[in-house]
Parts: sequence; C-alpha cells; structure tokens
Amino acid sequence: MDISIQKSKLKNHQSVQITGSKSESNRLLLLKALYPQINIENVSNSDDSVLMQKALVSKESLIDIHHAGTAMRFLTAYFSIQDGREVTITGSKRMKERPIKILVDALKTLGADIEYLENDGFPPLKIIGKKLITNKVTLEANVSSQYISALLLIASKLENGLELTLAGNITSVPYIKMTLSLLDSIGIETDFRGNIITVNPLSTSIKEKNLVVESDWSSASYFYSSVALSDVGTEITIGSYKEESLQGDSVLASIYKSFGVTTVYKNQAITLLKTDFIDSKSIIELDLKNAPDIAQTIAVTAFGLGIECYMVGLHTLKIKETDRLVALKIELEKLGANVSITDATLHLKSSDKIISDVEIATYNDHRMAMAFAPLGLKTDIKIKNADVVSKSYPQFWEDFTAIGFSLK
Ligand SMILES: O=C(O)C1=C[C@@H](OP(=O)(O)O)[C@@H](O)[C@H](O)C1
Ligand SMILES: C=C(OP(=O)(O)O)C(=O)O
Repeated sequence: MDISIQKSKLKNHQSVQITGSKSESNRLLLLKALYPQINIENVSNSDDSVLMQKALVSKESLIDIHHAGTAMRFLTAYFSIQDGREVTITGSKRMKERPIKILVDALKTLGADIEYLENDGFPPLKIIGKKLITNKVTLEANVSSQYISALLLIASKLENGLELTLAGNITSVPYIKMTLSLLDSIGIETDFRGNIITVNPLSTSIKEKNLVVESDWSSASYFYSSVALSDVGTEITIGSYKEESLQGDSVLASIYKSFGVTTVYKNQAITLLKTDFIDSKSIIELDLKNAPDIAQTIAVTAFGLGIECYMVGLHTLKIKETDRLVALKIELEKLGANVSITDATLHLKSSDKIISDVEIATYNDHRMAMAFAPLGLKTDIKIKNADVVSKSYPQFWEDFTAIGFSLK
C-alpha cells in the first residue's frame, strides 16, 4: 500500500492516545514468561510485540520472528535456558543480515548450545535449551545494547546469577537502564557500577505485581516533528506519558526545544506546543548514541525547517531494519537535500527548497515511513509501502489523519 499525502495543515488542539512502549513491552513479556505472577497493562500492539507474545507461548519447534530485532535477541537468550527444548529461530531476509554473534558467543561462554544454520554470526539459529551454570562473561558493548538486555533478562534464572563485564564504549545506555529498572520493579536485585553489571539469582519468589507500560516515546517523535513543522500556536496532546520515563527517547522533549516545540506534562499526557519561530540560520548538533531510533525523525524535521543538522553517535543505524544512514541520504536527496554520511554521522546542509511529489522508498523500515510523513505539512509527498508502520505503530496513519493529514 502506498499513501499520498496532500499538503496538509494540523488541526489544532487534537489529542491522540498511543499504545505502550515496544521496548518496555518486549522486556515485560519475556519476564512474564519467566515469572507469570506479573500482570502487564497497556502492552504495545506493535507487530514486534505481537510476534514476541506468540513466540513465547508457541509450542512449535520453528519460530519466525520476521523483522523484530529486539525479539530475536531476547528470545535467543530465553530459549537458551528452556532446559531440554529444541527450537529454530529465524526471521526475515533482513533479520538474517543483522549480526547476533556477540550475544551468541556470550551465551555459549555461559554454557548455551546454539548453532548457526546458514551464515556464521547471523540468524537462523538452532538452540537446545540447557541449565546455564557459568556466571561470568565479557561482551563488546558498542554494537547493540539489545545483546546486553537479552542476557540481563534471563540472568535471575541462571543457577549462579550473572556478572557481565561491558567492554569498550557502551551504546544505547538508556535501554540497558530500562532493563535494570524493570528487573528492579519486580524484585530482582541488580547492580551497575563502572562497566560491570551483576544480577543475583532469585532466592525468593516474586510477588504478584501489576505493571503499566508507559506509551511509546519513539512513536511520539512523529508528533513532535509535525508540531515543529507547523505554525507558532499549534498544539497537540498525546498520552500516556510521564516526566520520569524509562525510555531514553523521552529526550525528545529537550531536543525539540531547539525546533521551537515546548512540552507540557499534565494528567499523564504531554501537550506539544509550537512556541518559537525557528530561523533558517539555526544549526542543530546532537550526539544520538543514547537515542538512535529518533535520528530519522530529527533529520527530516531539520530538513523541513530548512536548517543545518549535524548528528553523531549513529553507529548502530547501519544494522537496524535497513542501513538507516544510507536510506536517509538517498530519500532526503530526492527531496533536494544535501546530505553527507559516514559510518556514524550525518550532516544535513541547510536548504531553502523542498521538491514536490517525490516518492519516498521505505526499505521495510517503519521509521522511514513515519519520519518522512510530517513533510506532508510542507508539500505533496508519497510514502511507498506505507503499511510498514505496523512494526511499531499499527494505527499510525489513522492517528495522522485525526490530527489533520490529508491522505489518499
Ligand atoms: O532494547 C531495545 O528495546 C532497543 C534498543 C536499541 O537498539 P540498539 O541497542 O541496537 O541501538 C533500539 O534501537 C531498539 O529499537 C530497541
Ligand atoms: C531498531 C528497531 O527495532 P528492532 O531492533 O527491535 O528491530 C526500531 O524499532 O527502530
């Protein structure tokens, strides 16, 4: 399905309810499989969380996780400790190109039985579940924090707990902290000091516990971008959010001040207000190593406002749903932008024109579709294969219609 957006204007004072964070949901779903006493509210309805849920209850020996990277990594750890069970876990063509060696090596050091079925270092994997006795492992921490979270999520079920040493620069730290906070919230003791994380094996049983997932901040980014690209005075309310978030992407509230957007927290919702006009001579400089999923949104907002943007800390973007740095450069340049990239940075020069009626390719990447959609406030634009959004945000197009986007 392709979607054409006709140049639109936001309706003022609209409000939208977004479902639970995909990251928090996928962690809690795995923890619930280990500790059924946990009840989860506001679980994400994303494809990735639905796939995670299905995989955790499946009795099949073949699990296909499609594009869901977090689920692939978390389930690899989960099935490694399902004593006596044999599972093959596979995914989409792209999933078979997303590296998993660092996690598999760490699990093997702990005693896991995992075999590569096609290419070394990549899914699909055959896993024979075992009791894991070893409790010390060192892992390279600058490639993906998902490997670290995967180990932490199963750590309290290991015979002797886990002492994890993180080597090198640690990337996407807020996601690691989110994992530790959620473990803490169900009574699992953890400690993160310097570059060592320890998780104790659980000595007592976990009490019955209700946990409410905060709505997804990465999904909120598309509303921030839409407000930033609108006239001063525009406001939109989205829920349910809190000022003290476990999600690193909540840094949006401070980043978007530079785009003239003020965030007001009230009654578990945030109101985004376009308060300041942004001069085209502004420059946005950011290090996004802690919030990689909002890089595409920010690049497109800067382009829509015609301002220069320089982002570093983007080294994880190459191994996501697509190579997001290359995809951003190609698609922004179709619109008339001037973009240069390296393996970890993106530099967008300021520009004063946007080419109309461009078709944006989405590369099976939900965030490509959603990040470019707000440009419909500036020009007519077509988003190819627009249904990719369901990976994280199935009702995205309905919500965008509700706030004023005119779609065909
Ligand atoms: O743990 C998580 O829930 C995630 C961690 C991040 O991955 P990296 O650590 O690979 O950057 C992020 O990009 C992804 O969307 C979700
Ligand atoms: C990178 C993402 O997801 P995953 O790695 O879980 O596929 C994302 O949602 O942007």
